[in-house]
Amino acid sequence: MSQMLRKPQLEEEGELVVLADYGDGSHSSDAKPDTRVQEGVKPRILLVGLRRSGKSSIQKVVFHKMSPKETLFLVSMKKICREEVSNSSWTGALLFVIDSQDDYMEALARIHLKVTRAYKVNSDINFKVFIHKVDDLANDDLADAGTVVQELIPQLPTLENLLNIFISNFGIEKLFLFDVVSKIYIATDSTPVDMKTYELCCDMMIIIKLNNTTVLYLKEETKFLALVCSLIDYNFHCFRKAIHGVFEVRMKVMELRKVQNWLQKKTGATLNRTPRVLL
Ligand SMILES: Nc1nc2c(ncn2[C@@H]2O[C@H](COP(=O)(O)OP(=O)(O)OP(=O)(O)O)[C@@H](O)[C@H]2O)c(=O)[nH]1
Repeated sequence: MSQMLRKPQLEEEGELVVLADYGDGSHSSDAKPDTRVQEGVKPRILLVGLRRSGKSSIQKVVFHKMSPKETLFLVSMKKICREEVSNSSWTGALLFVIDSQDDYMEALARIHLKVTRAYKVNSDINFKVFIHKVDDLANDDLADAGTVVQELIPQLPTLENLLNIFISNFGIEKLFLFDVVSKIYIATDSTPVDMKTYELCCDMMIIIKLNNTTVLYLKEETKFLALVCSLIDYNFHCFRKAIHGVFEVRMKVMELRKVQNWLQKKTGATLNRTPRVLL
């Protein structure tokens, strides 16, 4: 049973709940999750920061494809998206946003308070601090957001394994698994990530399907030059199937847990062995 904690004053602090999307292509939302699957599968991130620190900007750029330049014109949220700390035991990460152009002492005091409270409720929660408004670092923000989301994905080791197998078999230098909408990479192989390669991959714009077996990758090199290469789609097809498999298992496990919880509530008994369910 989680403990009830008093909420700080609205004027002092804003909070924004973000469901980090990956895998199913749908958009994120700052509202409460409306389906059981969303609740269980999507990592839930609570964005916290002082007024005007940049919470909405990060959410819009990372999860709603807004251009970083447009965030300069965002208006302050009238209605604050509130989330009692006592209900946040299922929040995966608490992400603090600090405005680099503002006095950070007040923000640090707030972080201290929040960490103490949240840790009491959920000791497994991940804490991250983003320094915002360091202009021209939009891609860094994306890469950093990627690492936050990755830490919340239980299938990460399996995905990394798949990527490692793929690059070693096909002599590929670096491989990222991207969320297409946000351009966050949710997994990569175990070779070190270098920002230039990441940015290059983000710029990979067009993939044209020629026929059932070949796809054409087009990469704009300069204003006038483009790198084009043709690849056998079959290998990617197998790889894609394996990745889908990883996420499907997770969905089924979540459904199974819901059924178990429901049964426990209904019968008042604890199941002392796992029911035999085909995954
Ligand atoms: N220099 C700079 N300013 C930014 C950037 N992003 C946002 N801003 C400015 O910061 C203001 C606040 O950004 P928001 O994202 O709305 O901040 P917030 O924390 O969601 O604000 P509240 O809703 O009031 O809590 C914006 O209106 C912009 O003027 C950025 O990348 N660089």
